[in-house]
Amino acid sequence: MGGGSLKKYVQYIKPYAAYYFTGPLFMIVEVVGDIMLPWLLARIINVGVMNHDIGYIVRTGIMMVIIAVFMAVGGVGGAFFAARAAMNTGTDLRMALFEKIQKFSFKNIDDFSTGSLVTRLTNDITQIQNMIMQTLRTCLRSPGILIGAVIMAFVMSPGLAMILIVVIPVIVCVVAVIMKLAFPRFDRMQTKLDNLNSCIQEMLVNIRVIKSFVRGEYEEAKFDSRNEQLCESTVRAMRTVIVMAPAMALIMNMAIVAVMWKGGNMIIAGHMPVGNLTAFINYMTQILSSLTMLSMVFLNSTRAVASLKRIDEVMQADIDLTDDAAAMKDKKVLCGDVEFKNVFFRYYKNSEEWVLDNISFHLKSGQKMGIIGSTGCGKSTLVSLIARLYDADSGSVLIDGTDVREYSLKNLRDGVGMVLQNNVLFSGDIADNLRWGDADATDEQIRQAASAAQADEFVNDFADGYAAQLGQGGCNVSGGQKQRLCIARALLKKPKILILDDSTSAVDTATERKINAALEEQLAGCTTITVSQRISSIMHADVILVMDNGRVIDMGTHEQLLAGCTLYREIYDLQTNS
Ligand SMILES: Nc1ncnc2c1ncn2[C@@H]1O[C@H](COP(=O)(O)OP(=O)(O)OP(=O)(O)O)[C@@H](O)[C@H]1O
Repeated sequence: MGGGSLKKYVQYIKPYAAYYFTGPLFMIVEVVGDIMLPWLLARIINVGVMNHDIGYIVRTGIMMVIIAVFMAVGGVGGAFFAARAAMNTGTDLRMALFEKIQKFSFKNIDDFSTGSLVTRLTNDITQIQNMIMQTLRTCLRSPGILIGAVIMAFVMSPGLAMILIVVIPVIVCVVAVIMKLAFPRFDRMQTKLDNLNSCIQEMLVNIRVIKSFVRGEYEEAKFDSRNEQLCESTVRAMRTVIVMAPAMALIMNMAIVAVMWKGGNMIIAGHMPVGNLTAFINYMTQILSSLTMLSMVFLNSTRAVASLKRIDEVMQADIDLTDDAAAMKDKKVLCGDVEFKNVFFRYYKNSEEWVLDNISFHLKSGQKMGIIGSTGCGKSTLVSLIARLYDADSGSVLIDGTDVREYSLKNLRDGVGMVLQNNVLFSGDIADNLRWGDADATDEQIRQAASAAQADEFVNDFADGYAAQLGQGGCNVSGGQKQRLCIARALLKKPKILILDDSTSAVDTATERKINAALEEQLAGCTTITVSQRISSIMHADVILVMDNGRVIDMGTHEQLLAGCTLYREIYDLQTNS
């Protein structure tokens, strides 16, 4: 990550600049105290003890207690403001990341995988928050103590301080080597965490399928392997970190031994008072702890930089489906006229086969169209292009004569109601779920829409009716009930174009007929596109598209197709046993 790309993250710091300044300022109190205490101790020994001056010892002792109290206040204040700065910046950054992901196209989401996005939104942001907090607490304190202690060490004894000139560069080199080793290891650790999160997510979302196929053991083995991989990579990363503290302690302890030996000789020779050696050793310990703290900050920043890099990847991702270039952002879908002109589409841009191969048709406002064809022939893909869930690779999709790319995504999708094959509901009550279609819908409107979708009856069977709580993904209603609630939700939107993609597959034929009759009544003037494997679901449409292998092989009314389209005739014969 270059400096340029880091610059844009300053905006998440700016609103909390006061916390960023106040936190380290409080820590200065601690620095001053840390530097003063060993000096005062030296004074107690050199003046108070040597001269048997109890009064001096008590006065200096009281001063040391007062300094310690100030230090405690400074420490608490510093920690408080550092925490505020870190938490607020992290929260804003997480929000910005979430907003960016909300704008992602399906392809963008597929590129990152949901598990990885979850890790980036949670663990990676936490790493950055920890780094900010630690940095603010130590950015003035550790260098302050380091500089102050080195100066005081020279004041106490320039001769002994020469040992520091050798020791400090050695420590800096050790830290640099450890950091260089640690960075790629932390990067790999986060990737392993991604893999584990993806596995957990897939397993929890599909727990019912796993149980019904008795795949528990397989999933357990998969989880175990990824968990082990994460453990291994964490241990590898931590191994580099844990050598840091002992290595530093070893170097500094050797230095202290050298100081004791040289200092002892100096005291015996009468070149230095005893108190100065005590203070010098205190300052050496401070130098050790500030260097350890600084190196831990550097190490954690290595981890946070790896996380920031991963967050930046999401922030920088090109969203391949936007309405930035839309020329008619204010235009709304008013009539519901749908036209496909020589549309070609494929999911993988390097694949040779088209998923949609030269599709052309014109559906006038208010007409009903049915789409039928073998599984995987491209029916769902075709309808997803109408609401711009994907963009055509060539050719154009027109609504009311205007290319869908010229509408704002909001206006376009407001005009198109979709009941997808795998539509889901959300946790919350039934009424709230239906209000996704129209946030201002009255209870009566909700009931009417549910009634048209043949959902009113079973909703009223729940003890709480429309206030009944749905589980995550609508897990506590049956497949057919879920489909009917999804249709009601789409109806409340009062769309100009309604797409029903196999949305009554789990509903019995008699109920489906009632739904169709109610839709006829409620959606007069609305263009309807019904995708289905069942001829009975689409036979009354004004026009039926027969698809095979990404192409429209025939088009016409039920009677025309029965007479002229072999594939349609075959499906009809199979389904009616005639
Ligand atoms: N998100 C995706 N990424 C890659 N390929 C996809 C994706 N969705 C569908 N496909 C592929 O595109 C082709 C058309 O799929 P589509 O879902 O449009 O078929 P369909 O006719 O609606 O099938 P069905 O009747 O089974 O629902 C299939 O070969 C499918 O594997």
